[in-house]
Amino acid sequence: LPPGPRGIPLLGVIPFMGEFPERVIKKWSLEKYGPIMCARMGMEDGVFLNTAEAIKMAFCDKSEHLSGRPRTTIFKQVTKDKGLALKQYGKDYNIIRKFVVRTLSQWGVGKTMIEDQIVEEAGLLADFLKNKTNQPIELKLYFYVMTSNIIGRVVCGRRHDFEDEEYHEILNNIQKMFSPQLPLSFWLFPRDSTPLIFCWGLKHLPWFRGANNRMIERVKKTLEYCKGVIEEHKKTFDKNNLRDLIDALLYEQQFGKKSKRKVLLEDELVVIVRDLFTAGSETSSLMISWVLIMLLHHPEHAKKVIEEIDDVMGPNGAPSTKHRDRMPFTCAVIQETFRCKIVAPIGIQHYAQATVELGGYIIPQGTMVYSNIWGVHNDPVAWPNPSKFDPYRHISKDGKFFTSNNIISFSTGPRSCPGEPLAKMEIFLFVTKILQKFEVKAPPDKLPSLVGVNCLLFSPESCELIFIPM
Ligand code: HEM
Repeated sequence: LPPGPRGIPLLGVIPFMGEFPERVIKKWSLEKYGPIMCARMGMEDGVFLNTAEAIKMAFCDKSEHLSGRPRTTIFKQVTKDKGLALKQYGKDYNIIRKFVVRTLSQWGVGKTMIEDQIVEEAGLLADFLKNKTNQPIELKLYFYVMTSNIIGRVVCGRRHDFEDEEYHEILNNIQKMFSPQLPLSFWLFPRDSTPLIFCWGLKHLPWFRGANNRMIERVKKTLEYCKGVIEEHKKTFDKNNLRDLIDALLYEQQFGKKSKRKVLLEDELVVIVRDLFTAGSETSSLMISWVLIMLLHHPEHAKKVIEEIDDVMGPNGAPSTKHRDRMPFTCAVIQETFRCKIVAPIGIQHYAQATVELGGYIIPQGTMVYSNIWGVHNDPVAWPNPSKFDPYRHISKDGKFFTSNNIISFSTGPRSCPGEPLAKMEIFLFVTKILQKFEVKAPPDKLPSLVGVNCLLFSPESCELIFIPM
């Protein structure tokens, strides 16, 4: 096994990890154990990968064996090995993944069609915000409706009004599945075999029982919403006019190849839809919030972004991804925010489906493998003075924006995020539209905090902003 701390009996290192386990692990990795290290999590060992090279070696070169998902109690409750995000790696997974990636691209991810829809949605948000002029607005909620509307349009041809309270309730449910009620370290527990007190054991203690039951209830409600949407689609399904991802899946179920028909069943469909909503809405909306918050803290950078928007898009031009080439500073600000504010600091856990050699160590079958994305983005060798927010890191001497192998917000390998092109497009188009149309300010003495809240996702604390039309 790779080297690493053992912690204390039963609990391992969990009590020493605090609210930001990824930061503690990176510190241990730098000070003592190296890029591939092991830490005792409860009663089992978890392997942590702390540099881009180590993560690529594991998730790309050894992907055949290191692309599984763990069988934790929480994962089983949430997914029952259906859908995409938490499904075990293998033949069935590959069929579902290929279907989702192909269908997303047919419906326009990375292409113009979805871009039009994002621009339309951004316009609707701008109209909505105009009616709220000078009022402080809770930032996260409306961005969340906006990004979930994009997924809604692609998956089921649906959008909801920004103030649709029933829909807020559904989003609230999804959000709370990942809420700070359960600290990140709770999610890191490996498996049921972690004895008695952990996972199943904890579930029987009153506080955890309450939290666990609430989570199951939320999972059920979200699945019911997805089932409802699918049932509606069935009634109006026309094989000659496929409208969205659900229609495409219904088509495959009835007319697809036998191998696909066997896998793309009803209960898979419900969880695929749920996975796309859960994985694809909050992540992007949090990043949009973080970009605006970083700019509020750095008015000198905000000024430059606004100048670029004025020069390239003008006051009324529709934002377009084609503008990205001429807006290097805006792209650099977004990339620097991706580097500094990592919405999925340890990605989603992987699991060794077979014993495998990695960087001179043996990773036994059944080991949890974590990509420390925060650790990569804060590596002092790759990023000198990593805590400094500095967009100029991503701009070459001749003024061009460039990407970096040491930014892996979407992970890497066959299990990496299939929504990367969509997310990048949304963030660029929404941020530029908002800054084109509004001066964004914090209420007096209420500059949003940069500390953030860590659970499965790293989000800004609740905060309000004022949008003043230009
Ligand atoms: C800022 C936005 C986003 C970030 C930072 C992000 C990040 C990630 C990360 C780190 C993973 C785990 C990859 C791994 O296990 O190695 C992941 C998985 C996933 N993401 Fe995203 N994501 C974002 C947006 C989206 C969007 C817009 C969609 C919807 C199309 C999406 C759908 C998914 C799905 C379905 C998975 C599971 C993939 C699998 O297990 O095969 N994500 N994402």
